[in-house]
Order: sequence, then C-alpha cells, then structure tokens
Amino acid sequence: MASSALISDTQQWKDLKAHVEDINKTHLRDLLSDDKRCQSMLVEFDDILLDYSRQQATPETIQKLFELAEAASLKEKIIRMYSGEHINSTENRSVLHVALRASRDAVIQSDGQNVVPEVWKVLDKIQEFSEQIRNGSWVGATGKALKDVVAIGIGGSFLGPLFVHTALQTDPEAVESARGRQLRFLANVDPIDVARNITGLNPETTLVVVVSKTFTTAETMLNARTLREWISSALGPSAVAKHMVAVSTNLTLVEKFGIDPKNAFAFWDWVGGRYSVCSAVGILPLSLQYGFSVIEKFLRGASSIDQHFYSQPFESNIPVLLGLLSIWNVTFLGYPARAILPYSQALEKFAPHIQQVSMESNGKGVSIDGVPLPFEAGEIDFGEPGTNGQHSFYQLIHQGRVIPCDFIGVVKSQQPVFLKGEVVSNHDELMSNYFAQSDALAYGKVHLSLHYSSKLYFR
Ligand SMILES: O=P(O)(O)OC[C@H]1O[C@](O)(CO)[C@@H](O)[C@@H]1O
Repeated sequence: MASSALISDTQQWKDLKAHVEDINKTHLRDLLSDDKRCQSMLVEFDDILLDYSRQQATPETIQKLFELAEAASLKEKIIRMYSGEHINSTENRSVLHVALRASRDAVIQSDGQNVVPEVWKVLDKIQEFSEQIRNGSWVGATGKALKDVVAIGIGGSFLGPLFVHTALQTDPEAVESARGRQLRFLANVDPIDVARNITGLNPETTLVVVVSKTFTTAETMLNARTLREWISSALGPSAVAKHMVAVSTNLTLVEKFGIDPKNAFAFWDWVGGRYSVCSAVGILPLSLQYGFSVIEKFLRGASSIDQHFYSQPFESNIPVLLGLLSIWNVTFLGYPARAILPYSQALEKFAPHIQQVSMESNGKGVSIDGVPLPFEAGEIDFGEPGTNGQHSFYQLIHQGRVIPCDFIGVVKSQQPVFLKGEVVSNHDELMSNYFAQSDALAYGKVHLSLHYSSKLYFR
C-alpha cells in the first residue's frame, strides 16, 4: 500500500466491511457454544492470559483482521519503530519508549547512536539520588531528612506515575519499602489541588519534583512556582537547591527556573509524553517512594512485553490482538466506547492512564498524511474497578447500549481477606463475582474481551 493511500481503500478493508453482515447474524451465545473457537481465542504470556472468546468475532474475523494488518504493513512498522526510524513524521522523531526499559546490554539506535547507555546513565543517577534521599544522606536546608515527595506534572507527566503508584501502594514488598514516606501528585492548576497536596506536609522534610517534558506547560509551571514560593518563604530562597529537582527534556529551562541542572533528570524527545512512565518521569518519583530495586521490576516487566510485541507472530501477540479487536469494535461494528474494568482496587488508576495513552494517540480525524478519514477511529475509554462500577454505570451496559468491555481479573490479591461465607471478602469471591458479571454480559447483548491476568506489567 502506498504510504499516502487510505487503508479503507484496500480489498482487505472491504472484505471486513462485508463480513460485518455475517457477524451481525450470529449471537454471542452461539459463538460461545463452539469449544474449538473458544480454545483458539486464548493467549498466554508471562502470567497474563488473554481470553477474547467473548468478542463478537469468529476465527474468520480474526483471520481477516490479520490480513488487514498485513495490508497496513504492521510488522514492518513495528520493526521500523524498534529500529529508531523517524516514524513520528509530524515531528520528524524516533518513537523509542521501548529503549527506556531495555536491558543494559541492548543496542537501540536513534539517529545513528545507541541510546541505551544514555538511558542507563539516567537510571543509575536516579538510583544513586533516591538512595541518598531514602537513607538520609541528602538532607534538606535545615538538616532534616526528606521523607515526603510532591511530584508536579500533568497529562503524561502525571497519569502513568499515578497509576503505578496506586498499583504498588498495597503491594506487601512496596508497603515495606515505603514505610514512613509519602508520595503525592500535584496536577491540577486549581489551587484546591495545591492546598490538598501540601496539607500536613512540612517544607523542611519535603522534596518537590517538577516533571515536564517541555518545561513550558502552563499548569505545571504555575504549580512549580507556587511550591517554590512555599519552600522559599518558609526556609529562604537558597533552600530551593536542596528541596527541588526536575525531570525534563529541556534542561535550559530547568536552569532558568532556578533548579541546578545537576539535580535534573533528563529524558529525550524520542519519548512521547504519554509513553514516558518508564523514563525519569515515573522512575524518579516511584524510586524515591519505593526504592529503585522495586521499580526496576516494573521496567523488566515492561521490557518483557516489548519483546513479546516485537517477536511474537500476530496469532499469539497480545498487544496486536487487542489493537485489532479494538479496530473491529470501533470502526467496523460501530461501538464508540470501551469500558476498562479491573477487578482490583490497586488498578484504580489504570483506566485514566489508558484513556490518555489511547485517546491522545488514536483520537484523530485524519490519516498520518493529513487525509480526512472516511471512518471513525479510536474509542472513548472509561472505567472503574468493576466491583464499584457495577453499582453505577453497569446498568446501562446490561440494559441499555452495547459497550465492549475489557474485564481484568487478578488471580492473587495483594491483600486477601478470608472470612468464611462472606461475599467479596476474599479473592475467590471477587473472582467469581467477576466471572458472573462477564458471563451475564456475554449472554446478553454485550460483547466483551476478558483479560484474566495474574499480574499486569509485573513478573
Ligand atoms: O510534560 P509536559 O511537557 O508538561 O506536557 C504535559 C502533557 O501535555 C500534553 O502535551 C497534552 O495535554 C501531553 O501530551 C503531555 O503529557
């Protein structure tokens, strides 16, 4: 396919369009009674099980979606991305967030340079700095250890780190390593958010991390000036050097703001803001709270799924399958939304994170060449932990409109409670609740995919 041609002009697209009519004649109840079909729709990798048998699709649909992926040169595009080609054509940049979690000995090139040593230079600096803060060898202006951290940032400089922090907050190992420490996130420019975030904190024992790729975002910079004033009015202007650090690609503006570039943690323009959680954007605040060794496991998990995405054939490639099913639901079947429903409170902030990652990426009305799209692209994501959502918006899903749902289950709870006979008091009960919901929906008119996973991102 020529690069400026629209995918909707291909024969593979037209075949899928024609196939919608066949699918609309089938009921999910009948699709689910076909054991061979259901078995072919299970994929396992790294303790993650994807079950997409509850999608409104047959093996023929999936085959046609693979053919569409081929027509779109998806495999070639993945290879081009991992090779550091400038696939971000609007900004003429590489797209290399996968390099942020690559192993120390990996080689990933951007503009003729291996970027992995640079990545590890920053990770080593984060490890050293977070250990100094956590063991009290770096102290504040009055000689006290810095036990609390406020991370200022918005959008991609906020949602990913908040999601991971929320996921770790009740993990037993993370709880132990965060004992006596607090991590807060200040994003909103509304001064109420400032007030809430500094309530109960003492500037003498607080470290502020200003996180901004550009270091120009209005909300973040205003909040940074507000907390700079909070520190200097309590401890004097010279205290800023000990109490404020930065994460940015723009070290010139960091210095102009009054933060010593030695206390800045760099990342690169080949990291999109919404994919930056594995850069210093996420790794610095999270290492300050939990220690680098805990957070390194998150990087290893992310790297593992990167390798899976790169090397697995599409038939067993979880990210590719989920992407194709999303196109099928949104663009071909015409369902505009997707509910993300984790059955774990630890994944409470997963939906807002995916909301940005997916909607900011796919919410476009034109092709990469600027040609208006004659079809809808990108879904409206929303979601909550399922056990709460079923008491609010599930009614509409059960009885109103068709919303494809992604159910996410967790086999082993971070915090199981065992009270014999109590509903949802232990994890088995939670899991059966989750299966009951997913099956109720499957036998109704709703189509859903089920990600039933023991761990997400973590090994
Ligand atoms: O990290 P920065 O440069 O402050 O940008 C914050 C966010 O603003 C956006 O550019 C759009 O609102 C996001 O993509 C980005 O993550």
